[in-house]
Amino acid sequence: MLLSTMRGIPPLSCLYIHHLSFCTIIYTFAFRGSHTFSTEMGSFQLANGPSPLSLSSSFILPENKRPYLSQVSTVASIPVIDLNQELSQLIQQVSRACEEYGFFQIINHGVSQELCERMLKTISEFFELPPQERAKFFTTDHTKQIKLFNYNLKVDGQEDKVSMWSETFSHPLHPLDDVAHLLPENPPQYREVFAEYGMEMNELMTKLLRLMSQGLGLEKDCLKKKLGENPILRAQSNFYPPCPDPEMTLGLAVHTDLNALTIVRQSEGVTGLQVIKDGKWVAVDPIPNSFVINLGDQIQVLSNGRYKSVHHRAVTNKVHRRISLATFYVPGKDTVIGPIEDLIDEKHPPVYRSYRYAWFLEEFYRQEGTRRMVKETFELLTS
Ligand SMILES: O=C(O)CCC(=O)C(=O)O
Ligand SMILES: [Fe+2]
Repeated sequence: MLLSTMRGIPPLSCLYIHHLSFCTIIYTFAFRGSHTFSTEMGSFQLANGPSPLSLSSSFILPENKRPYLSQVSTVASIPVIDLNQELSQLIQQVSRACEEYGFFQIINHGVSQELCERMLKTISEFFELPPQERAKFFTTDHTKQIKLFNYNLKVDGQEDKVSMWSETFSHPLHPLDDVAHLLPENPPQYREVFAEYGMEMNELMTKLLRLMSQGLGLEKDCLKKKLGENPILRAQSNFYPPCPDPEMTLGLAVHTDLNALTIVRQSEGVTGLQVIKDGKWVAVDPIPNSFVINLGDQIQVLSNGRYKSVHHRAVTNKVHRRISLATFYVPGKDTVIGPIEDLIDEKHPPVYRSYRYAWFLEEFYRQEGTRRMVKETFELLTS
């Protein structure tokens, strides 16, 4: 995870005491301008502050990293798959989307629309909490279970990283038992909504992993088994405020998801997510009551490169704020990941070497701030 760097010394500060797991942490809160918030653990950039966020130089990307929105394809789109259809046809559509796009949207997925709306509203209320309440969760320590942070990007020839135009909140989603008491108490429905949403996501993940296994010609529980005994689901809420000039910055930098599988719910009516298809950026338009599904790096490795974990980014909007919730399927740290044997033969030699998921994570954090090439470091050289 990439965190914004401290910018400048705050002129004013006040003390705030927070009780967390038996230890008392003293945060020094300090305002510099209306959006930089400093704590003893570093400072972060509020996406939603007392006044609109201004496009200071800390957000401006060098020319070669800007989004060039006029070049984004307006004709292409990612597949939309109806989950409520005949099974063999469904498997075929999912498999094709995984091979050709690494991304698709699903409709008729069986998850309550009312629950999804409640969840997005809860996230929106969380990001509207006073800064000092949100700041309780701010950390620069990526090993923390619950963390509020800003992504940022290292840029060649520049000492300071460029901040992304967003604020991100991440925590375990399912199972929740061990950490439920550490989740926000405000808004008051937070814990209940996320517990309910987590159970729905767990079912949907299982359904999707089965379809993908079958699409690869494997037994239906194969991918889930290969992803290990103790996976968890994590939730990542992304808040993108309106941006005065969406051409100059990004909400989220270009990346692939490091986990196995991602389910994204995005707020309706505002586009922002874009994916690479045949070297061109394609916008993922929100379809009412749909989820965006994308494959993470672990599925690409397990499928020996047949299913793709594809680069994507989030761009900003001049008028509207945008919210998305990504749910990640995360393997346990000791899970050994490598190409599934049944997918290897003379014509399809293994593309990757096997590794413990913890090693993959180590490499991921080693490449912090860069346009990462993590799975590439586990590629086997072919002669
Ligand atoms: O905001 C979005 O739609 C993209 C989210 C995303 O790519 C992520 O959280 O990894
Ligand atoms: Fe992503």
